Amino acid sequence: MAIDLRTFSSPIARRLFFFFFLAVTLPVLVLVSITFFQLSDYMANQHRKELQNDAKYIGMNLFERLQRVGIELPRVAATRTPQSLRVDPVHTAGDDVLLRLVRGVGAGDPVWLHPGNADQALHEKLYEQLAAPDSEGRDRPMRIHQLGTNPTVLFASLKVAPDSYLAARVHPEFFWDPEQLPHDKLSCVLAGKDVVVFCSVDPPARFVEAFASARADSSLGSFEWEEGGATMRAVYWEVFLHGIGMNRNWTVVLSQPEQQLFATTRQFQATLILIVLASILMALMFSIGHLRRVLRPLQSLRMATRQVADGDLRKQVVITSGDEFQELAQAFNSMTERLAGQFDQREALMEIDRVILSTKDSRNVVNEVLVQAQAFPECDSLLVAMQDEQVVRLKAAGDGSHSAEDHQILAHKQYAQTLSQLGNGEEPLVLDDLPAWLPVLPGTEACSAWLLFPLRVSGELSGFVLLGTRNPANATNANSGWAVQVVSRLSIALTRARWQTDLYRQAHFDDLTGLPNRAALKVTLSRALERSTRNETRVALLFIDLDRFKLINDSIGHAAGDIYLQAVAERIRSCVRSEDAVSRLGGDEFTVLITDVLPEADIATEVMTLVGRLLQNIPKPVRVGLHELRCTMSIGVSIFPDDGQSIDDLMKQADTAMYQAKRSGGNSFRFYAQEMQAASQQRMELESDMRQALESDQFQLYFQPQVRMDSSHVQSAEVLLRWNHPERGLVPPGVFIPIAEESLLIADIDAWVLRAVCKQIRQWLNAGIEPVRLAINISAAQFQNPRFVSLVKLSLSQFELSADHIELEITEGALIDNLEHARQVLNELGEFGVRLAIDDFGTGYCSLAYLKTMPIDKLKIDQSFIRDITLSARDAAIVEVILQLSKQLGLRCIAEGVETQEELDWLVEKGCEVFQGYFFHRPMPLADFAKLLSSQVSINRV
Ligand SMILES: Nc1nc2c(ncn2[C@@H]2O[C@H](COP(=O)(O)O[C@H]3[C@@H](O)[C@H](n4cnc5c(=O)[nH]c(N)nc54)O[C@@H]3COP(=O)(O)O)[C@@H](O)[C@H]2O)c(=O)[nH]1
Repeated sequence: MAIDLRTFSSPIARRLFFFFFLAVTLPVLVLVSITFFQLSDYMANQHRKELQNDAKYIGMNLFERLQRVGIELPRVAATRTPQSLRVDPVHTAGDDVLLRLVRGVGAGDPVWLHPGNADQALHEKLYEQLAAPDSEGRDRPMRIHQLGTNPTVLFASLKVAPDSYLAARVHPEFFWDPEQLPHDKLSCVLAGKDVVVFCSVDPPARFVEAFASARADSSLGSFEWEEGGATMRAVYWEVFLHGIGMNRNWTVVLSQPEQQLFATTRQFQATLILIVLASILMALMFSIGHLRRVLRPLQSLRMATRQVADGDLRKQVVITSGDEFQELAQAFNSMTERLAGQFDQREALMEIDRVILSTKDSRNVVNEVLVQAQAFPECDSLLVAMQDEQVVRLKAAGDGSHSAEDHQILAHKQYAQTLSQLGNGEEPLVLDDLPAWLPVLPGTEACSAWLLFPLRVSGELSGFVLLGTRNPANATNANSGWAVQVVSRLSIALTRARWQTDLYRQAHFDDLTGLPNRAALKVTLSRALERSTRNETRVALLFIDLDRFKLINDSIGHAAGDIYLQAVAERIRSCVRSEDAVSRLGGDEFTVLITDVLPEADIATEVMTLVGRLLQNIPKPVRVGLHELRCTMSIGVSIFPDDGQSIDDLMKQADTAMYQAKRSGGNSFRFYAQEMQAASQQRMELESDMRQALESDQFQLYFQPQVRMDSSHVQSAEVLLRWNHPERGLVPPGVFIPIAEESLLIADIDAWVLRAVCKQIRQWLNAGIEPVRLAINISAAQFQNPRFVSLVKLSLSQFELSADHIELEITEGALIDNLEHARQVLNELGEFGVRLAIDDFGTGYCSLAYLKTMPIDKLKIDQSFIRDITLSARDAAIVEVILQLSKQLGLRCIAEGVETQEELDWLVEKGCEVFQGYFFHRPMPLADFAKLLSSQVSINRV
């Protein structure tokens, strides 16, 4: 089996391998090690014992032979005579013992019983030994004599008589039988420590030395010695020979090379090592094999998981191991399959979301839903029906999307019936049968369950979604899952589309009249200018503003004003051609855009024709409730490209021209002219300067006395503001007050006047001048100011004045703008003691009812009535009525603008008592008025 090292690139594989390998090899190693050492030891001991046994065996054999010699010698000595020995000197003791007997007969006269003289020298040496006493000093009957070196010639001797010995030469083989000696060992017999009796080969000197030094007291032992670099092991065994009458013990020594001695052990060790190596190799192979079996599926799963992580949810893992890995792979496959399904569905939902966000057309969303529905396995048929379009679209299983236009439009009746089925419920209805009204399309007939979802737009039931599925069990899945989300997305998209439509309508159309608004006009104008530039045509912009429309609002109320504006819008529309664009900019301002006027056409004539129609029709009365309302209008016209190049220029110029028409008295029109620009410019400059004026005290108070006829004294005065402009000089209020009112600066101006008046009164009081009551004009803007009452109170208290030092003049318009607020403000002021006068009385659309409910002190008859009092019976009648009215209501009355004696006489005759006008005094600066006050003897307060 080849070892694939790539296996070890896996950390798990490395870990598993390590533990597995360790688990297998460690016990083997331990076991083998123990066995190795124990068996080696055991075998070494065995070898040693074997050697010792060999030595013992040899020793025992030797002992037994010597014993036999010791038995035989006395027996021969007893049974044989020297003569018989002389005849037959050889005695053979059985097969094993061969004795050659000699007899020594007295010292110096040995008689050799052995024939022949071959060993004469040897015999002489023997005789010497026989004659010599025993080295141990004992007199033993039998002795062994060792003569010569190896091989030593041995004699056994027995003293049979004084100086008479029986000696027998022992045949070497009797002792050292080659058959019995081990061939593979060095076998020696040593007498004492260093006398070699016998050796199987010539013993090395080192062997004898080693034995001599190792020889211990014990009879059995071992030692080592070196021979030619090899270690030799040796054992010895001492044979006790004293017992058999010998003078010394012999020691049998057996020696063998260590390598030879332990050859079996080494062989065993090598086998063990081989076994260990084989086990390791097998462990290695089995581990790797097993690891590969484990890792291969793991690797497949890992790769598949990576691919899934990279987004490939279609990845399937094939593992056929039949174990848990196979189960895991199956679980993995079903998980990825489910995930892929869910992702498909999510993508489909996201795609729907994308379309929802990118399109304004709800039809696109419906189409996308029908396309994406194919991603949902439970969806075999999908139908979307919407109320606003009455368009039914179907998705049929298997063959894509079908437009209902291709098949069948759902009849209104069927549609309504289906909606009524849904009622107000939020939950879908589960239908078992194919709805009767559903057109049969490919796929629909196969469906066996249907889910009917309500489709709500801005909370209203506006359609439905019908989902068909072949498997009824799927209906539950769809109901709890994607279908609900799809329907809710559809609902959100449709709601959003409706909101956008509404928003667009709100942003581009005027709520009241339904006409395009300023933003829409700009778009239309921009396109018209582009076209005009391209085609070299011309464009006319008419700016229409109703004259004194505010009076309608102020007097009859905003509701009536709104109805009137709607009527005006309709009339303007009826006056223009279909290609002309009418817009309402806000309030009472309208525009008409005449586009694509060819160069050869007379644009001025075209404009004037239209203007003529407008001026003729718009002022016609409009009935609103009990009232007949009418307004003239002022029209300003600018022409592109003659007057301006941009939208803003054109609109500004038309506005300027309209303003000029209005200044000229209204009910007229003006074409824009360069000079108008200057006037408009001046107006803007004045507005800007006025802001400066407030901060740098350019305003001055003028005073116009109000006198009583009976006393002819100044009894009060109206405070009139003058603007001392650093460059323009004295600017009359008739010029700057309207601009201040338009820019809402008027509230600040009024506040300034109020404070300045109070300050002035305080100064007069401090100077000992008794002031008259001063009437202060309060604009509608100031009157609406929520802090107005506290401003009045604060101004008075700041200068420690009582409320009856001042009087506030308020126009009818300011009151009627918000009657409830007016009532509350006037009550608060009245309770505080401030007197209130209605300025310009008779000019507004006044119901007069407020006179009863509000704390009004004085009516100020407008000078426009006084001016023609002696000429116009109508004006005279109005003044008379006002005088009677005030009398009956217990209100004081003042006639303003009295310029002639005739006017004064007429008024006096009609019962008017207080007057203001040039006939008495013109408005005068502070110094003059102070002088006038000082000259008065007394001042009567009204
Ligand atoms: N909110 C404020 N409005 C103010 C203030 N000061 C003035 N005004 C308003 O400005 C309008 C013009 O005022 P003015 O030019 O001062 O004209 C006043 C009188 O001078 C004028 N008048 C008075 N007697 C006669 C006369 O016999 N003949 C004649 N031709 N004109 C006359 O009438 C104006 C006063 O009108 P009214 O206020 O309606 O009493 C004017 O509307 C002022 O209200 C201010 O501080 N705040």
